[in-house]
Amino acid sequence: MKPEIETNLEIDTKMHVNKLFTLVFLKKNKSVLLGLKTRGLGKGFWNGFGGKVEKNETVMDCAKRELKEECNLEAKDLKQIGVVRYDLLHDNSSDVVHIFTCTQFEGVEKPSEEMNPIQWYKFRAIPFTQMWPDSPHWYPYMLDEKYFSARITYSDENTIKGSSIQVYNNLSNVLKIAE
Ligand SMILES: Nc1[nH]c(=O)nc2c1ncn2[C@H]1C[C@H](O)[C@@H](COP(=O)(O)OP(=O)(O)OP(=O)(O)O)O1
Repeated sequence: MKPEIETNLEIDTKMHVNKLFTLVFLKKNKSVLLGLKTRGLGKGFWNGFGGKVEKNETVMDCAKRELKEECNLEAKDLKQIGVVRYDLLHDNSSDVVHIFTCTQFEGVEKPSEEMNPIQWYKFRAIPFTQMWPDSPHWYPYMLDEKYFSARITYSDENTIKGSSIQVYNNLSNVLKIAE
């Protein structure tokens, strides 16, 4: 399937991938569960649940672990749907975030030290003004369950210099951007 290109990035930096993260989005009745991050990277922004992939852990294991730690829920049908690669020019490094969705989960949702409060948001009412500036670029694909890869270039912590999004019909091409 031919990828859809949203914007073309002229620069193709070969920056070293510095950190590997996960992000999980639970879905129910056209709503998604988000948490307000209380500390560290992305403090003060609403986001899905996730964190750094630890040594000897798969991205899937990390996704499950962080979900449990941050909102007390156990994922039953995690689906790897996308990858977002951030090229951080100000830091001369790249971060990669593996994106998962999930519709079957068990437990009682609870805020945590890192994500508080947590709240279900209708797909049409996502609080983009209180989120990472890149969120509106790729959330529509995630909400729509499209396999996608996104490459976002930040020239400083708050400024997006360019973005490119590609949509695929399976996961294998998505993962190439994370290599
Ligand atoms: N530009 C960006 N846009 C976005 O939507 N999410 C981002 C992002 N950059 C990083 N993230 C996500 C990835 C990850 O889920 C989270 C940051 O994770 P943390 O640094 O909080 O990791 P940990 O939970 O492992 O940290 P600690 O337990 O505080 O060491 O933010």
